[in-house]
Amino acid sequence: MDAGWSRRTVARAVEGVVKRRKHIVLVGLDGSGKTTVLMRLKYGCYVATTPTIGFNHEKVWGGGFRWSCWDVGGGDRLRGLWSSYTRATDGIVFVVDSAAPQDIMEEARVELARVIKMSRASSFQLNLPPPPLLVLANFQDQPWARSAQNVAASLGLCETLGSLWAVAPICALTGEGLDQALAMLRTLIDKVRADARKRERIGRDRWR
Ligand SMILES: Nc1nc2c(ncn2[C@@H]2O[C@H](COP(=O)(O)OP(=O)(O)OP(=O)(O)O)[C@@H](O)[C@H]2O)c(=O)[nH]1
Ligand SMILES: [Mg+2]
Repeated sequence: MDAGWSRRTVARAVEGVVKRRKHIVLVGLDGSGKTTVLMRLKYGCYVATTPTIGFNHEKVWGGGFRWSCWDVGGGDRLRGLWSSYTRATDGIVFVVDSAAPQDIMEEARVELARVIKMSRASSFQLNLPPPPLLVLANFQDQPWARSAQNVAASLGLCETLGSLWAVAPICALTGEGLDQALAMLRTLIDKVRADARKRERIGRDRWR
């Protein structure tokens, strides 16, 4: 086989893998702005929403990358469905109303802890690394909105979570911060993959 051709083929295959559309899931309490985020990514403008009964799915661009994006309703009767969407996903996006009262933040903290626990359990079963978590601290247009650091503290996020995570301040009404947030998520997804490959290599070398 011609060495030049084979290098080109390999390069194309690698490019295809790198450019592959990543699968992400938007979860979070009802009214936190998940569908508004999805619509803004899809249409580049504000679209009025109604509460999601079930889910929405769109292929979108954001932060310079392609995404296959699932938005699952956050009403309390729908939260049981979240785990079927977060199973084997590339990234979990938890959307929060940063301007919500403390009791709603506490409810979000409990639901997020459940999402992380279920996701870690299914990743373990599937022998996959746990997907990274991006928290979108939405409603930043509200004067009393919590900062990203404050949202992280309210949700109990800490270094020992066991999954890579980040919090990004956004406003889904205007789209401010969304591109930076998705670029950040892509960095986390790539890091999870790179770490997993490194662990695999170390494991293989140990058995040689
Ligand atoms: N002021 C403000 N309003 C927002 C923002 N994001 C969303 N909203 C509004 O919040 C309301 C709820 O938004 P949705 O996107 O429907 O919320 P959701 O998370 O999809 O809710 P469910 O489908 O019930 O889970 C809508 O009236 C949005 O216009 C924001 O950043 N700022
Ligand atoms: Mg919705």
